[in-house]
Amino acid sequence: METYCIGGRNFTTMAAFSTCPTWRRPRRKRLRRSVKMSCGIKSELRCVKESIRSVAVVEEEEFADEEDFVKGGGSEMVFVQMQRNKAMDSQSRLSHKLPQIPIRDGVLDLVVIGCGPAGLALAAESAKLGLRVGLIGPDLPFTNNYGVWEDEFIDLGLEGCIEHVWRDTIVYLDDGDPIMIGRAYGRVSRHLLHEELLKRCVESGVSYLSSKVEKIIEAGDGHSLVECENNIVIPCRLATVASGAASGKLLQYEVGGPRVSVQTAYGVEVEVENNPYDPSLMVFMDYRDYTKQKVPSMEAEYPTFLYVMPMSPTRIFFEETCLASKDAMPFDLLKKKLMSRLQTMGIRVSKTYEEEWSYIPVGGSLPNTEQKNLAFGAAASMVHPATGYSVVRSLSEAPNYAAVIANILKNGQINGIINRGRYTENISMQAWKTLWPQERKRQRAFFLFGLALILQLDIDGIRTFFQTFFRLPTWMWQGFLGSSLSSGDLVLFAFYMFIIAPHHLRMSLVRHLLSDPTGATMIRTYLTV
Ligand SMILES: CC(C)=CCC/C(C)=C/C=C/C(C)=C/C=C/C(C)=C/C=C/C=C(C)/C=C/C=C(C)/C=C/C=C(\C)CCC=C(C)C
Repeated sequence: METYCIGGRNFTTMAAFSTCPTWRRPRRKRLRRSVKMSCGIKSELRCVKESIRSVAVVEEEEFADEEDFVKGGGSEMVFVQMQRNKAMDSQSRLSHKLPQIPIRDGVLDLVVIGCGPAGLALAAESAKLGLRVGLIGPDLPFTNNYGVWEDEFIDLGLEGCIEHVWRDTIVYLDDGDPIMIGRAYGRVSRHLLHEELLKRCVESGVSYLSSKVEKIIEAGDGHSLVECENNIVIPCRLATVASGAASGKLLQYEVGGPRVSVQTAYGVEVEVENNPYDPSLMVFMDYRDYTKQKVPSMEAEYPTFLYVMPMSPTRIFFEETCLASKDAMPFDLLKKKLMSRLQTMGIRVSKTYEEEWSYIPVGGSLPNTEQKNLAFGAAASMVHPATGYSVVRSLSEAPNYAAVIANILKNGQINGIINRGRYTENISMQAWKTLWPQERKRQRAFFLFGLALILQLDIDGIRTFFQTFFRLPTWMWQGFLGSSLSSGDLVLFAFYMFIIAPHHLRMSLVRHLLSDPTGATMIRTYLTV
């Protein structure tokens, strides 16, 4: 069976399509309509629309909402990923392993909306602390093969979910010597990760409802009512939205934040002849010029790199990736670029195993931290703006976030404040502050400033930029990618980069700081206590 998926790289799959001919027409039509609804971001979605034409078949209705697919609330987030030929059979159904949320049987402590890694991890950690937790979302398999630094996954106790490890990682920027990163990289098995997180949910007693959430409303008694399709209403003391970046309908985002940019990628796992890459090395970025033509073309507008995971000497996963662009790079262009790159390199594809298209919003606004409903994962803007990575951050922050939620609920703050009739404080504030303390906001302001800088660079600028970036002390660039540098460290990082950068990059850094609005925002955020 062929399966296509559209959903979030950052943990929430929103729709699945299979080769059941009966559903072909209606769903396809609905998809097209949903794309049309995003009038404000039409051009960004042209490429998605094109790809949707190639989606042959549809099985179920799984979108939280059609509009969610194309546009998410205040931050205008769009989140699409499509997969082809991916085997999903080895993943358990949530509904087969988890007990159903008891309907009309009291109030749950916490409802987690979204069944990607972030949602499952948070639900399991919260239930482990004794909360009555319900998980709601479509019962779909994970579709992404996440790439992670091995040490980060070992720290999470999830090394058993890594299916392939490369002892070292390499970066090619130009025809000069490549940069050896000196860090092992792993490919996470989507199946093993799904099974592990599901097992944690089973062991901690999470209950589950396979449904889509329409809205969350406040009941007068301080509880929230999670309204699902078919008029099912689940009362809870707190609701957390973890359904990916397109969760805008269920959440409010800060108004006037930075515009969302996009990371796009087209990937294939293939059997090849003439593989030039060393199978013991993971290629994090290959920015080498494969055409050597200086003819202006549309491709030149989008500096892209090749991300390569050699699974064996002949079975390789190639992904042509546009790190960030203001408008999405059309998927057909990405595909064309990948195919022509492989051809120029003399790589002959003899068999295609899997194909994926990914569209990841980066940057954008933070959630409004005054709201009672909480968020987690991509819905809470936890995607690293300058890299598009987020799975490690979500998985590592889940235990602490769960502990704060448990504290709020166990201290009875919600009911306490409301019962005494003085609803003066946002009871979720403590949880929001855990996720987005001022220190994190400063770091994010720096990343957004970095993202804006990358967006301005052409291919030569990008090469010089990363040449400098990877010459920083290891703890600095690793910390930058892993979001573990404090805001103070980031200032040091910026100065260090400035010192080792060639003259013209130094000038651009200073110019960017003085003239780009993200520079002023960053300085303001740094000065806010
Ligand atoms: C899985 C799926 C679904 C998909 C996939 C896709 C892909 C493949 C992806 C990939 C990705 C990647 C590889 C990424 C990477 C990234 C990176 C490396 C990044 C980095 C970045 C960096 C940055 C941003 C940096 C920044 C810097 C800065 C900002 C600096 C500054 C400085 C200054 C301002 C100076 C000043 C001084 C005076 C004034 C004296």
